[in-house]
Order: sequence, then C-alpha cells, then structure tokens
Amino acid sequence: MGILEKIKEIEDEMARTQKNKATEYHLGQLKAKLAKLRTELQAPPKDSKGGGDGFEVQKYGDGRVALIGFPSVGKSTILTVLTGTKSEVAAYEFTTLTCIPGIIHYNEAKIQLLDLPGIIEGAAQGKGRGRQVIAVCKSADLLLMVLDASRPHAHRRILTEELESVGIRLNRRPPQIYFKKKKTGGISFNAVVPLSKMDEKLCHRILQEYKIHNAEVLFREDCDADDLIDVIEGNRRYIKCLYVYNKIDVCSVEEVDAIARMPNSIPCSAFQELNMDGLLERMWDMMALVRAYTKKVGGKPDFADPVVLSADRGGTSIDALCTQIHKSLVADFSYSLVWGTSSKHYPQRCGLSHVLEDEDVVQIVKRKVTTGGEDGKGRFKTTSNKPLRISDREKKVALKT
Ligand SMILES: Nc1nc2c(ncn2[C@@H]2O[C@H](COP(=O)(O)OP(=O)(O)OP(=O)(O)O)[C@@H](O)[C@H]2O)c(=O)[nH]1
Ligand SMILES: [K+]
Ligand SMILES: [Mg+2]
Repeated sequence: MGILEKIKEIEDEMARTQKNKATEYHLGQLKAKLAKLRTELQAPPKDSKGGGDGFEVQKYGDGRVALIGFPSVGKSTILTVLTGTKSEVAAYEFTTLTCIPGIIHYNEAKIQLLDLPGIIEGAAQGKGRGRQVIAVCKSADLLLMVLDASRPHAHRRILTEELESVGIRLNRRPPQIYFKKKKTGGISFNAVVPLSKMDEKLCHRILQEYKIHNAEVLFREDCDADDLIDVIEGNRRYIKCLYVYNKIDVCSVEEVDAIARMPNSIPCSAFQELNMDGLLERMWDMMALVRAYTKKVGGKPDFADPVVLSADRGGTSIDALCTQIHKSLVADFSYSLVWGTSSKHYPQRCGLSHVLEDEDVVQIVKRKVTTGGEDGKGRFKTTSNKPLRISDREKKVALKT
C-alpha cells in the first residue's frame, strides 16, 4: 500500500471515530500516525537532484514574500502592479506555470515578491504544481494568501488545511512545550499549568507511536495532541500570513467593510489599483522589519541606505547589525551609540545585545587594536602597542567636554 492510500485509510478511520473520552487516546495515536506519514510524503524522492525545474529562485533583498492562492484570483496582477515585473495575466486558470520574482521598493527596503502557480485542493499530495509551490512558501518570511473577494470564503479554509498538512503553521507561534529525548529514565511528564486537552496517558501513547521510550516533556501551556506532535516532529514552519481579498471592485461596500474587519485581512483590487497602498502598509507591518541608519563619527546618518534587520531572520540586535555589515565587525566592536525609540536617552551607549527598533540611528565604535588583541591583563593594546590607560586628568577633561 502506498503512502497516499495509508493516509486515506487513517483519515477515514478518524472521520468514523466518535470523539469522546474513551476514544481520545486512540485518536491521538491516529494523529501521530498521520503526521508521520505526511512527513514521509514531504521527503524528496530519492532520485531527485533538488528542484531544478525553474522553481528555485535566488533569495534577494531584505525579505521574501510569496503569493499563494487558487488559480485566477489575481496573483500575477498583484505582482505586476506592486513590482512592475510583468507576469502573464489571463482569464484562464493556471496561466502562471513557474515561480516569477519581482522586487518591491518600500521604505528604502527591497522586498522580494514571488508569483506562483495557482494551487488547488490536494496540492500537498502533489496535485498540479503543489509540491513545488509549497516548497517555495516554506522559504518565505510572509505569505500573501490571495482570495477572490467575490467568491465564497471556503477557499481560505481549504488552502489553510493544505498548508497545515505539510507542516506550515500560519500566524501561530511554536507550542510552549519543552521536549528532550533521553537515553534512559523512561518518560518524565510534567506541566506548569493545568492541562485540559492532554494527560500522561495520551502523551505516552503519542510518544509510543514514535518509538520514544525515554524523554522529558514539560508543558508550559494548555496544549493538545496536535501541539505535542508538532513539537516531536520538529520540522514545522511558523509563517506569518496576510489574507489578501482581491477583486473588491465587484463587491458591495458592506462586503468590503466586513473583510476589512477580519484579523490579518486586507481588501483590495489589483486590476483597479484600489487599496494597494494599504496592502503594502500591512505587509510592511507584518514583516516587522527594522531599519537601522548607520552614522560615522561627526557625520550624518545615511538615511538613504539603511541596514534592514528582521526578527525572524538573524534578529534585530546590534550584534545582528554588525554581522550584516561585515563578518569581522563583531570581533572589532567596542561599543555603539544609539539614537531612536530603542534608546533611553540620546545617544545611549549600547553593547552587542541591545535590541534595535525601526529607524534607529547607530554609530559603531571599534576597539583600537592592531595586532595581538588583549595584553593578558584584560586591557587592549593600542596602535602604539602600549596598554590603553586613561589618566585621571584625561577623564576630567573628557567629562567637561
Ligand atoms: N475584477 C477584477 N478582476 C481582476 C482583478 N485582479 C485580477 N483580475 C482578473 O482576474 C483574472 C486572473 O488574473 P491573474 O493575475 O492571471 O490571476 P492568477 O491568480 O495569477 O492566475 P493563475 O496564474 O492562473 O493562477 C484576469 O482576467 C485578471 O484581469 C481585480 O482586482 N478585479
Ligand atoms: K489566470
Ligand atoms: Mg498567475
């Protein structure tokens, strides 16, 4: 029996099984079985050389956003309007057949936008170009799930389920469960909060399914079987998603108003260019990028060319800033001066761990080292190779000025 048939069999059994206290453990075990098979399904075929069919697009810019949706909802129209890159638009389904990159220039940052073929129900199991599309989605920092505002809203649920089944979690954070496999000692089951959807027996049954007999499990929030399975699988991708309801030009004002009130949702019309600025603004907010303007001693900040940092990729600390500027800068770092919303006073003297906020101005001061580094007494050698010492008189002068 192939993986797909096995999956179908378990799904059927789960659908048949009534949910109650008596079946809870069996259902948990089935969920684990299903998760294992789905992971197996995602593994690339043994003879594949990894993509190679025009789908792999080089990462570029300060972040990557992917357009995902059913056919003909307007993904290519959105790419064309936002980036100026032409991607073929037509009234028939599956116009786009591969991944087409464009660049959005916004707030002095460059964001890579990827147009993709439409996907349909069953994409996760390989229907259409589903697998390649999903692989690209996993590499994105933000998904724009494009929906046809004039069509029934079921598409959103279907697509979300497709993405869930390949381990993509939208607008969620990892479950707060500490999990560590051990060599001996059995299963240690603990919780720091009351658990309403999980108990020791269910936890054991799920671990058993994974042939894990020694492990430490600590629940830090009220999690369920699916959460525990996600943590055990360990391959889940937590991605932000903005639901873009396109084609509002054919909707009533009431419908548009209702969409605008839904969380993480934005109404627009790419064809009529309605609310495209609003879309960009929401996209920017959700990416939570941090622009740091660097400044040389005595110079003006470089407002035209910020270093763009991301909490999801590498972090937004001074350390991340230095690393992005040059890999040797962290080693040469002495301290930094920061002006902006992250600093308590202007300027604040900060170390590598200081977390920056959007539009902060940063001056990095390198330590004065030529060769040798520390002199063994914890002092740094200066260019003259003499240990750096500041006399009391020099300190007084420095304080006055
Ligand atoms: N009324 C209306 N039509 C639109 C809008 N945006 C796109 N369309 C039309 O919808 C059709 C499909 O647009 P595409 O941009 O090709 O859609 P797609 O999602 O890229 O389609 P595939 O690549 O086939 O998956 C075209 O006829 C567009 O002109 C819109 O805002 N309003
Ligand atoms: K189309
Ligand atoms: Mg298209």
